[in-house]
Amino acid sequence: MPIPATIRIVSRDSPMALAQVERVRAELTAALPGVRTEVVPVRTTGDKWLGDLSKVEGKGAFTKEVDAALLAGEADVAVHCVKDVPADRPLPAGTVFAAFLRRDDIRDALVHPGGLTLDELPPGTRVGTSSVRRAAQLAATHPHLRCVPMRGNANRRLRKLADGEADALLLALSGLERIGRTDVIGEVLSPEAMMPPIGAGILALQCREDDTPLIEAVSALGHPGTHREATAERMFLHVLQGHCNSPIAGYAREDHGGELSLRACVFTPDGKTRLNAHEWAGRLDPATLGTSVAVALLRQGAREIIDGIPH
Ligand SMILES: NCc1[nH]cc(CCC(=O)O)c1CC(=O)O
Repeated sequence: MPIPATIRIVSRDSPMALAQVERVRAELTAALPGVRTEVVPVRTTGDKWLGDLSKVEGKGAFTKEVDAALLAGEADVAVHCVKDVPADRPLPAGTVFAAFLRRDDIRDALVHPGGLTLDELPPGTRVGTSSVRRAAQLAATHPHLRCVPMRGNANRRLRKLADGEADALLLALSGLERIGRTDVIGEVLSPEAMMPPIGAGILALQCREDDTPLIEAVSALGHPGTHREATAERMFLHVLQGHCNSPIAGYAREDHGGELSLRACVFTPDGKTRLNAHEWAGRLDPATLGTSVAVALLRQGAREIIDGIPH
C-alpha cells in the first residue's frame, strides 16, 4: 500500500489539539512535498465529561475515540499528547507510534490575573487544578494555598478563571504556547518547583501497524532525542503501574554529551511523602533506564503509596 495522496489526521477537537495538528501538517508537507493533509476532529470522553476522570475509566479518556477512528480507517495518522496516552498498558492493538516530534517546553506555568508569582499568592488563594500531581506538589511547597477542581480544555479553564471560579491556574507552558495565550502567564515554574508529568510537551504520531510505507514516511518527523526521553519516561510509568489518582512526576533529559538521565518522584496526595530517584543511563538503553528508576522508587515503597490511594 503506497502513501495516500491525502493523509487524514485525527485528533481531539480542542483548540490546543487543533493547533498541534497544524504543526503536524506543516511538518508533514515540508517532509513530504506534494502530500495533502486533511483533519478529522473527534470529541473524546475526556472532553465531554467534566467530572472526576476516575469515574469514566479515566485512562485513555483523551485518546480512546481518536484511536478508534484510526483503527476504523477513518484516518491515517493520529496525533496525541504523550502525556495523555496511558503507559500502564500497551498501545491499542494494531497501532504503533511512528514518530515523537521534537519536545516543547516541559514546565508548568502559573496563571494569575494580577501577575503574581506562586510565592506571592496570599493564603487561601484558590488554585484551579484537577491534577493530583500538581495538587500534591503544591500541598508540599505551598500548604497555605487551596486547590479547587478544574477540568476542561485550557481555553475553558481560562474562561472559568475569568468568571471567578478560581483565583489562579496551573497549566502546561507548552499548551499555553500552542493556544497563543502565554500573555496570561505570571510565572514559569522550574521542574524543581513543580515536577512535570511523564511525557510533558511531547506530541506523538500514531499509525496502523500494517501501514508500513506511511509509518516510514511519517517517521521523518521524529526527533531522536525526544524518542529516547519518551521511551525512558513511558517505561518508567509502565513498570510503576500508576492509576489516574496517583501523583507521579518525572522527566528524562539528554545532557550536552548526549547522556540520558531520568529523574522521577512519587508523592502521597497530601504531598507529605515524596520519593525521589535520579539515575544516569550509563550503558543502559532508555527503556532499561526507565525500569531502573521505577524499581528504585518501588524499593522505597512506591507500590504501597500508589495502592494506598483510592481510585
Ligand atoms: N491533560 C491535558 C493536557 N494534555 C497535554 C497538555 C499540555 C501539553 C503537553 O504536555 O503536551 C495538557 C494541558 C495541561 O496540562 O495544561
